[in-house]
Amino acid sequence: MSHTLLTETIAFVGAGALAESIFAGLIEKGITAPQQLFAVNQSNDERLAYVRDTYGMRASRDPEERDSAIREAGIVILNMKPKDAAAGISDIRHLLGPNQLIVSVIAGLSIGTIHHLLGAPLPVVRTMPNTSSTIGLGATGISFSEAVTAERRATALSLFRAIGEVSVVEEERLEIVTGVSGSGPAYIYYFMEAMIAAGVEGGLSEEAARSLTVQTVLGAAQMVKTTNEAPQELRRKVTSPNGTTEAAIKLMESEGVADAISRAVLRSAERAREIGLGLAEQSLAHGKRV
Ligand SMILES: NC(=O)C1=CN([C@@H]2O[C@H](COP(=O)(O)OP(=O)(O)OC[C@H]3O[C@@H](n4cnc5c(N)ncnc54)[C@H](O)[C@@H]3O)[C@@H](O)[C@H]2O)C=CC1
Ligand SMILES: O=C(O)[C@@H]1CCC=N1
Repeated sequence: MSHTLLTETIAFVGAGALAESIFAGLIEKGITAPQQLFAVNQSNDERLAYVRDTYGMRASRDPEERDSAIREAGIVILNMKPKDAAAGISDIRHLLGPNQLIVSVIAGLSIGTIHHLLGAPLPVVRTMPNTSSTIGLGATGISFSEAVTAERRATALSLFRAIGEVSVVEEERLEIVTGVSGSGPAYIYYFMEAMIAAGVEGGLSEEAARSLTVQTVLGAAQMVKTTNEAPQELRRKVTSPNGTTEAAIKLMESEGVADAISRAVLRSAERAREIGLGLAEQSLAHGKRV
């Protein structure tokens, strides 16, 4: 699939795991030249050296360089942990203006709280991506503040579409997006860890257990996508009456696995809301009311 090339510069405020998933994906897809990208973090210079050496991006904590990179960026992506968001946004708000697109990936942080911290209702794109963006297979939920024009919405969509699939949702749905796809890769890894461990317990080599598990997860996801059949229907085709799969699924049902997965997704969403409320309270100590 061809993608729109982004011509503007992007400043990443926070250069951790999720930021890397995004900039690695953008560079890998050729959407931006590495020199269009700038990253800053809180204290880890080694990490910034890694970012420069690995991706050829600009990355620096030098205050002058940071300030001019953020001020001149067309898009500023906020990638701090929630606990660092209030201080981090207050710290850079004097560098931001209405012609920039401010993108947040921070779990729970509402557009209202961002506006409060900025002291002005600037154009804000609130997103919930996931780490699979690294290989262009991310899943991102996205919503926009009122000030984001149709043209800037298109810019934000092409940025995240370059690194995966995007669902535009109402802002209050971003918490459940967090529960499903933001945290989601970790649930699948957890499931895979357990499958590999069971394979090894049953006598397979680690390598064989890993390779069989990986291909099974990849194949199953691709089957749902390619055939467009409901997961229940695909599951039915694997499940012979009184056979092995039925025995396994019955055990999962009696252990309440589906219910636990559902509760886990909802718990993640609830945790995102808790984080958001904490941030809204914290923001009262920072920023001006808008
Ligand atoms: N890791 C994931 O799978 C996902 C994470 N998120 C969100 O992404 C955000 C970042 O998460 P991770 O990348 O996992 O965290 P991380 O801990 O790997 O990275 C956070 C980065 O923010 C930097 N930072 C902190 N305060 C700063 C400040 N004042 N100025 C500049 N940089 C500052 C840190 O130095 C670090 O580089 C979180 O808010 C999280 O909710 C969203 C979706 C998925
Ligand atoms: O665990 C977290 O809080 C972040 C948000 C979604 C994925 N990781």
